Amino acid sequence: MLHVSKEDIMNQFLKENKFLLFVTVLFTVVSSLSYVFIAIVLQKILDIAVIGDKKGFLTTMIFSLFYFLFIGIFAYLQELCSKRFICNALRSVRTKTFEGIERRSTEDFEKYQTSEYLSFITNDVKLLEDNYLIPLLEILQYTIVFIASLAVMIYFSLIITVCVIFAVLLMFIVPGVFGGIMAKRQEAYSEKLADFTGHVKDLLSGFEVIKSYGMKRYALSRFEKSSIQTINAKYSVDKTAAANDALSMLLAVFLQVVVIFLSAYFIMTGRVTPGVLLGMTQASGNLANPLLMILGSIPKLKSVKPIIKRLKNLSEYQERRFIGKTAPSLNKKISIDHLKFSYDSSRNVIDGLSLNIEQGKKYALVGRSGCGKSTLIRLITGCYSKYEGTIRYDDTDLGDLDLRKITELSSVIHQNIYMFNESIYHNICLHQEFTDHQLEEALEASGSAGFISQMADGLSHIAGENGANLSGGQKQRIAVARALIRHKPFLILDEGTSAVDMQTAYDIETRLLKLKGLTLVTITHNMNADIFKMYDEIIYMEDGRISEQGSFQELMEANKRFRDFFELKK
Ligand SMILES: Nc1ncnc2c1ncn2[C@@H]1O[C@H](COP(=O)(O)OP(=O)(O)OP(=O)(O)O)[C@@H](O)[C@H]1O
Repeated sequence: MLHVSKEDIMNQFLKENKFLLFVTVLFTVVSSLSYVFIAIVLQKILDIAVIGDKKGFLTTMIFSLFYFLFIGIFAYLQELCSKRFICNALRSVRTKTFEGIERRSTEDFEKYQTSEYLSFITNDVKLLEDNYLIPLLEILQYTIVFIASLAVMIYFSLIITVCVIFAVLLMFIVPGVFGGIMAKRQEAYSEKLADFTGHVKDLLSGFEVIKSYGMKRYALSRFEKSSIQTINAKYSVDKTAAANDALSMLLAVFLQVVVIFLSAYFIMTGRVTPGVLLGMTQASGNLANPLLMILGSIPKLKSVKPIIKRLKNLSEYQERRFIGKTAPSLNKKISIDHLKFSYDSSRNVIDGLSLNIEQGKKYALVGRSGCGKSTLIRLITGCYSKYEGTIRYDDTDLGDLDLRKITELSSVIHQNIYMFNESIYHNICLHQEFTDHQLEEALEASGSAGFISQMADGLSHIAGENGANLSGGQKQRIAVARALIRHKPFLILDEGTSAVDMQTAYDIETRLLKLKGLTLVTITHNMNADIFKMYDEIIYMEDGRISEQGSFQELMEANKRFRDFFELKK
């Protein structure tokens, strides 16, 4: 039988939907019982017909009409409740899984690709419906039908029932044989589905590259390859299910044959009436078919166990680090001491770096591509927890801080800005309330006001999927406005002006550099002496360390590594 830990998401859901569960079970019981008792009605009709009782025949006919109406109504009510129950369960599992995914820390989020998350929320939840929820309700229904049919058969003839039970026992070997195999194959299928979603997402996202570089054949062959692998994995599950169903069906037919021959023999010996044969055949069908369904469903329940486990892990995710209660402050400085970090333990991307970022000062962080600038920023903002050395906000260690509060203190503007497929207004405000004055200020300071006023629909202009309706520069200016409107004291531009022209970059950075009290770190590849001169300090990074630090003038006069880098890049 299925063993699922008590805390799993399905059990939680069952607790939350007790009433609906009760009503579903109630209608299932009434509907199943009424269905089983058709056997007695059939037995009565045949026996009345055999003895030629016309009055009895008429009464039974009228009773049967009402009886069948009753069966129909309850079958409908049962279906209705079951469907509601499944819908509620799917909604609950989806929401809890999504909430869990949203709770993940950046480093844990990066363990899966977005396409895999997509697959968990869509494909896995569908598998849960088909292989757990529907079979679970079927098992409930068919167990009642099975027990009631057994009772009806005992009522007809104890001796035939005892013989039938031996045949029934044979049928129990089926789930044991197929359950384990199906579980493994179902998990493999789920993994292939996630892979397939990943390939499709990648190919659709790369639509423009595929078009302009004539990669249609490659795209089609990659799609086909993954599609075939997914279909093969599905077929592998289906093959086991087919063997399971065929063996169960064979045993069910054997069961009915046993019933018919035994009943016929007892009619000959005068122990039962012909009506009993009819009733017995009907009842044993209600015994065999439900058992068939139950035996077919148990392997399905087992097969979905790894998927339930994964959804449970996703939905119950709890951050293990950065769960301190202290809110960070930035009144003095962020101090970094002997920081070491590696993504894959093969090489330290940050290699013993020490740095002080003082409140209110403006820093330009420069260095060759891949020297670790973005990684450093991600470490400072609490994206990764597995580092050596210390990072302190004023006097508090990053590990003792409440991570959510760090995001309240700082904004990072990345090179690749994400735009929601909503209006520019919502992409700036992100569904928070700001006054018109705050909005205007942010639009001006970011240089967005100009291009927005030229758009026919202004702030209502829809950004498109990931900002497809906007230029790179427009997206960056919106991202700057998004950060500035929140007046956070610590702003990081991770190549946040790389998509705008020199003049606009100059304008945006000049505005930011003038903001008193704002601590600013700008990662830039833009070697502009006029802009560099406005920064308090240039931090020059090489191979995960800081090799030079000082004002632009100081570093140029020192005539060392930064100067070489600057002259070369210029
Ligand atoms: N998520 C990741 N997993 C594994 N390695 C990574 C990851 N992100 C970055 N790296 C590697 O770490 C090194 C530093 O990358 P990082 O992005 O910090 O450099 P950078 O100085 O910001 O580069 P650029 O100026 O090109 O943006 C690079 O060698 C990069 O390949």
